[in-house]
Amino acid sequence: MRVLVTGFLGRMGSTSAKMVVDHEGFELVALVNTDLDQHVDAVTAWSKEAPVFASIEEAIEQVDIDVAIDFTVPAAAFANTKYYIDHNIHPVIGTTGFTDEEIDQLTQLSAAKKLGGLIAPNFAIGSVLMQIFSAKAAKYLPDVEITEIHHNQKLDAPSGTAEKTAKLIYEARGEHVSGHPDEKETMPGARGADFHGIRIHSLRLPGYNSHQIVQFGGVGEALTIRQDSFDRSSYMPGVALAVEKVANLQGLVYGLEHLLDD
Ligand SMILES: NC(=O)C1=CN([C@@H]2O[C@H](COP(=O)(O)OP(=O)(O)OC[C@H]3O[C@@H](n4cnc5c(N)ncnc54)[C@H](OP(=O)(O)O)[C@@H]3O)[C@@H](O)[C@H]2O)C=CC1
Ligand SMILES: O=C(O)C1=N[C@H](C(=O)O)C[C@H](O)C1
Repeated sequence: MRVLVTGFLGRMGSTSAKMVVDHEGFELVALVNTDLDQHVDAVTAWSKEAPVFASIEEAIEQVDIDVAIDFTVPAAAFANTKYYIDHNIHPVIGTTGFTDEEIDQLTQLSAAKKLGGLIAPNFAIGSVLMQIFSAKAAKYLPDVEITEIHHNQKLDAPSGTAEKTAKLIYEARGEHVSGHPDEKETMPGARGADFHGIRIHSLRLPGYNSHQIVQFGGVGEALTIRQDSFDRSSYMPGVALAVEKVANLQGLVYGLEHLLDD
């Protein structure tokens, strides 16, 4: 697999590029990041591993690429993914912040070409299991609230993972209001974001990495499902699995669970 990594100077991009270099059967063929001038030392070091480009357009024009791993910023996520698909490169996208409409559009585009692709808001296996278990629990315990904690450099809120978890819970249990039907916030935002009655609370603190707690309340009992990513290495088995399997898909899927065996 000839792999491009976009956002290679970032936290996830640099970890992914190292994984590609170390992984048997993967070849790191191109690296892309904006603002290369700001990071001269890192660019010089990475240039020994693969050619470095300031845009995906330049990379795709000059290098033969099978798969693009993208960890950039929400503002670039849609345009980048569309560009990979338009150029018949299998997208493996970890960047968060897609709207439902954007995912639909990219799904249709890739299906028309039968080009396999993946957008996964979280590549950690434990996180995918947390999402699946939460959807299952919500059928029996419909009162649920999500708290996600991230490092304070994160640009989007709520996290892509919290949004995906809420969607899976909603699909499983339907609409349901938690809390008192007449409750009022005396301070705006006190009850968090509201996705079909599922409250999402986003914490941004130094010292943390990525953590999510899904709390269910029942009659005289509570259930808590929690996942912690202490280190960005937690995402790499999932990213490697995606690079290995993405070409076998017939279109774009949303969520790593689509690549896991039942
Ligand atoms: N799916 C998953 O499992 C995970 C997803 N994420 C998501 O991945 C994304 C990146 O996170 P993280 O690595 O922490 O962020 P960073 O800010 O550390 O890295 C982003 C990198 O992308 C670069 N960049 C920005 N825009 C472009 C562009 N248009 N083309 C190429 N490069 C660009 C940035 O450069 P510069 O600094 O110069 O702007 C930076 O080097 C976020 O959306 C985050 O939510 C994070 C962890 C796990
Ligand atoms: O920005 C991060 O760090 C993370 N972002 C993803 C998200 O928005 O869910 C995945 C993980 O939570 C880490």
